[in-house]
Amino acid sequence: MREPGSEGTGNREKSGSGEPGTEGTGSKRTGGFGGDRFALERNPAVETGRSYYGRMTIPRIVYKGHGTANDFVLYADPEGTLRPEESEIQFLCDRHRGLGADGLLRLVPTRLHDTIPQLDADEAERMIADGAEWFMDYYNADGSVAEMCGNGSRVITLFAKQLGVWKGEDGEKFALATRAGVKYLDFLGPVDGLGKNVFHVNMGPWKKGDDGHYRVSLVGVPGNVRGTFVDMGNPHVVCIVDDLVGVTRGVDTELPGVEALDLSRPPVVEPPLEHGQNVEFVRIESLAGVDCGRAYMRVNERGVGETMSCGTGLCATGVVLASMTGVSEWYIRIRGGVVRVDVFPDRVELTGDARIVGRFEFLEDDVDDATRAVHFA
Ligand SMILES: N[C@@H](CCC[C@H](N)C(=O)O)C(=O)O
Repeated sequence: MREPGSEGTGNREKSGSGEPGTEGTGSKRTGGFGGDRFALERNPAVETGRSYYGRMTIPRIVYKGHGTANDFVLYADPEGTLRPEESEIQFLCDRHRGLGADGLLRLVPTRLHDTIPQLDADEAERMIADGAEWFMDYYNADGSVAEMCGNGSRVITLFAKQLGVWKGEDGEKFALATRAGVKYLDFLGPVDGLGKNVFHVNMGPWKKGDDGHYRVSLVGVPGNVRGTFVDMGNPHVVCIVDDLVGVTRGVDTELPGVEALDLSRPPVVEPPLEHGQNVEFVRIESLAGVDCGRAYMRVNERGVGETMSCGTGLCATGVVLASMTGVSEWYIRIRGGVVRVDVFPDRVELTGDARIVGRFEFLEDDVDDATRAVHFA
């Protein structure tokens, strides 16, 4: 394993919401840590044993990355000793006291499932059997666990590529274990209009609830809009707010346009969903051809707030748009860029950019003070 951003090869060893009434759908082995001892010893982010701080479980060195500006703190934990606590996640993601991010991504071997919250051991073994040796342990900025993160899957795969645990050459796919099953990723490189480190992700099956079953409103804003539930492994309610081309059966809303919405507070969804939800607000902008549509989306994420992008939310939006229009290929603009979503009867595919932007070393005293501030504020 080598440090992200460093050159060199090194020898690598192989190592070993649902909602009632929904409809929808139902490898390769990669290299592991262990062979590249030089990089492993040199990189405190993956130092074995305890973390740098007596009472903390996060590493001293972490990385920052984003997928269309949905940003993450991330680190590798090859020995499963750096499982973050809720207050540590809140600290890392705090944009004022910490590093700042929408969420935390921990890359951990799937076989260490006893260090991974909310992952069933049998499910972990099934994913290993499917070739997914590495698990994306994702947390929202508030410290809550979520089942899946679409943008995070691209960012953590780029990280795995830079660490050298996956080569991504000759069409080799990366099998990434997640709480929502194995996701398979391909590295496409630069793609016009999408970015320079573009990944294609098979996001797997989707389930859609009854059209417009939910009423969604915003605190302090008169009116509401109809929303449709989509399960992408995590829960979404998709609201079509504008239809500039009149391809839908009509948009039932009293809200202002997508750009004017205040998404700083969680939308109110009626009837409420048991585990909460991410809410997407969408404008259909054009149908460039019979097979391709364009839309604009904003999102308020469960456990985070408004984000610049949400991969699972983009897939959920694609599912609703495809169902309303019959068009299955969508370029969807969000505040953080553009992604492509392809909807099939049995799966959704997401194509978009990923970046690792830096390496961050905490100063011990500052980390200690900052987490204490979060603890007792
Ligand atoms: N930003 C993510 C979704 C992260 C999880 C979500 N906030 C939840 O709680 O379900 C994405 O890119 O999919």
